[in-house]
Amino acid sequence: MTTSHTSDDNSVNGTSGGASPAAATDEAVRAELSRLRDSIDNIDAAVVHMLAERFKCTQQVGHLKAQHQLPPADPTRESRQIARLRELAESAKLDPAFAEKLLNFIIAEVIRHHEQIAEQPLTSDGTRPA
Ligand SMILES: C=C(O[C@@H]1C=C(C(=O)O)C=C[C@H]1O)C(=O)O
Repeated sequence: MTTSHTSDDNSVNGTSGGASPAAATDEAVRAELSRLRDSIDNIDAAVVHMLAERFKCTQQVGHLKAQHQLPPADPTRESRQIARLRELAESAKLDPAFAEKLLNFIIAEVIRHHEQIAEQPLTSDGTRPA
């Protein structure tokens, strides 16, 4: 869809006096955009909080693995997670390829953390620094 604003149409920058139908439309568009962006900001905040919680769990897994000499990555577990996430994405009408890429991106970061944890020397009580 295209909108045709002529060069003397000042409705977008709010200098038309506010009474014209175009100004009313612009105001409605601005309000809708603002409402949607508020929701996007809330969702982004939720994503950040969920990711932070996930990384808290994976850090604990990293310490457990290092303590018991288990490898940082577990490709069998990853395959199951990817299959599950792809199914969830399909039912949620989210592109499964995107869901897979996102999970792989997150897992790669987790594995990097696990490698770092395993490289840290043990402290006197047999643990590694957080
Ligand atoms: C967290 C783990 O370590 C790695 C990271 C995973 C993840 O982020 O979900 C999954 C498998 C492992 O490659 C685990 O083994 O559970």
